Order: sequence, then C-alpha cells, then structure tokens
Amino acid sequence: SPSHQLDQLMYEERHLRYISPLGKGNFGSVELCRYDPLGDNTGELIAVKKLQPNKQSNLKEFQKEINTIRSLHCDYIVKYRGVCYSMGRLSMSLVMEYLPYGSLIGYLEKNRLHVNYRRMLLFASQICKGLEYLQSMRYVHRDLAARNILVASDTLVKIADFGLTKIIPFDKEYYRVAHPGESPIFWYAPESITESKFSHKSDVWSFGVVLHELFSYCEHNSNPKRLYMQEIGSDMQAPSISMHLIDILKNNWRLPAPPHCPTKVILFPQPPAWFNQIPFACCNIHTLLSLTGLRYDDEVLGIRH
Ligand SMILES: CCS(=O)(=O)N1CC(CC#N)(n2cc(-c3nc(Nc4ccc(C(=O)OC(C)(C)C)cc4)nc4[nH]ccc34)cn2)C1
Repeated sequence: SPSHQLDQLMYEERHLRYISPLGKGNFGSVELCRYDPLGDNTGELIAVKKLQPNKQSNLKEFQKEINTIRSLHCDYIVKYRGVCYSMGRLSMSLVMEYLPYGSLIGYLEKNRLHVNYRRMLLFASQICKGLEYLQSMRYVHRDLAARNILVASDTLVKIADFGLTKIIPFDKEYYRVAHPGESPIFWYAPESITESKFSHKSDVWSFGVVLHELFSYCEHNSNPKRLYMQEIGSDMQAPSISMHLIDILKNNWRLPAPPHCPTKVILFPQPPAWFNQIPFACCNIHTLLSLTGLRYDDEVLGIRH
C-alpha cells in the first residue's frame, strides 16, 4: 500500500523510465515516469518536473519551489517524493506523487454528468483546507486556479504547482513582487493587479474564482478570463486589460453566478456575497468556509471529513 512506499528521497536517473507528458508551463514541464530499479516494470509511477533545458536561469527559483513543496505535509497538497540529479546535464528534477486523474479542469469536463453538488462542496472544502494549511505555514500560493488543482481520486483533490509560492515575511501581512511577469490577472485580487501585493487574502480571492470555475464545471465558455473579457470588451489589447479589469471590479461588477449553481451556495448568505469577492479578500479561510456555506452544507449534506 502507498503507506509502505519507501520514502525515496534520491532517485537515480538511470532507473527513470519516461512514459508520457502530463503538463507544461512557462519554465517547466511535468512527465509521467516509472521509477523501475528492478527493471521489471514493477516500479512506482511518479510525476517528474523538469526545467526547460534553455531556462537554466530559473534553477534558483526551481530550488525554492522544491524546498517549498518538500516542507508541505497535508492531505490536500500534492506530495513531494524526492529529487533526481542528472549529472550529465548538471540539472535536477523534482519527483512528486502521481495523481492519476489529472487536473480538475479535465476531470470536470470528462465527468461532468456524475459530479453533483455534494461532490463539488467536498472538493471546494478540500481546496479550502489545503489553503488553510498553506496559510498556517505563512505561504501565499499566488497561482490558485482550477488548472493547478489535481484530482487524486473521485473523492480527493489536491493543490499543486508551487512555482509562484512565497513566504510572507514575519513582520508583514503581504508579499510584494518586483515584476508581475506573465500573471494570471483574472484570478488576481485587485491589490495584486494594482500593487503586486500578495497575501492570504489575495489567495482567498483566487479561491473565490476557483469556486466559480468549480461550479461552472470548468466549462470553456464560463472561463473567468472569457467572462471578464466579454465585460471589458474582448478586442481590448494587453496593457489596458488590467486597467479595465480593475475598473469593473471597483464598480462592483462580479463574475455571474454559474448556470445551475445551487441556490443554497449562492443565496447563503445572499447572492452578491458569494461572487462579490471583496468580502473573500478581507476574511480568513474560516470566515470564508462559513460565508460560502461549505461547513453549513457539509453538516446538512452529512459530508464527513
Ligand atoms: C506550471 C508549470 S508545470 O509544468 O510545472 N506544471 C503544469 C502543472 C499544472 C498543475 N498542477 N502540472 C502538474 C501535473 C501533474 N499531473 C499529474 N497527473 C496527471 C494525470 C493525468 C493527466 C492527463 O490525463 O493529462 C492529459 C494531457 C489529459 C492526458 C495529467 C496529469 N500528477 C502530478 N503530480 C504532481 C504534478 C502532477 C500536470 N501538470 C504543473
């Protein structure tokens, strides 16, 4: 059983068998591999994150990401397994547990018909608890989005991808980044867009957007980016998009309630609060849990954790 999985921390490249690509990002990519020291295909399946070869400049960032994920021990966060040094290329890879069902987006698109309200709330409360754990460690994830939530089983999802995660300094409430880079502004809280400030509250804002994605079954035409762009004018060009986005947010425009979203989740406590992410951005996870009625629904629905 997985619990007897020997806690490998060092993986030898010569026993790594590449199987298929799992995901790709700006600087890295994740591959499905089998670690097969016996050479008889009985080895474990693992997810291996490598830096894009020509992006060695991000080695320092990559090492920070490895240190981050290595320090996290939570059922709702993807598990670190170890590292693999490939001396030839003087580079290293991050070895993580392989989550067989892939990203939440693909899972909901494929399994839309039998993922009901009850399971949505279970997934939402698990992401919430993963975020609560991150906050207890003074981490801000900074890239919370359905694309970065992985599905371990039909009843378990986990937060993944700690490439942008930062630790909030002990004497401050937020982390300010120097250069926003290619930022996913449609998941960003207003203060992250205008002042590059990231905090537990801005992660809670992004969690609000993830809830919208979740209750929209990650449907393509309910994608937050698409809905925001429709509102600000889809022919808007890059530099002024964030300015228009801030404008509509300041005028209290919010993502529309997803179609068929259960009234209890929207009406509890009242329509605007669920999608009016401002309260989300000024409350902590516990308040959010009660705000969105997750705990309330858990009891009502008898979802046991
Ligand atoms: C951002 C830079 S990034 O490159 O570092 N990168 C992208 C990232 C986004 C996030 N999160 N990512 C993580 C995984 C991942 N996937 C998995 N399992 C699966 C299982 C099945 C499938 C699948 O069916 O896929 C197809 C394409 C539909 C066939 C996909 C993934 N297990 C994992 N364990 C640890 C990580 C990890 C994939 N993409 C992080």
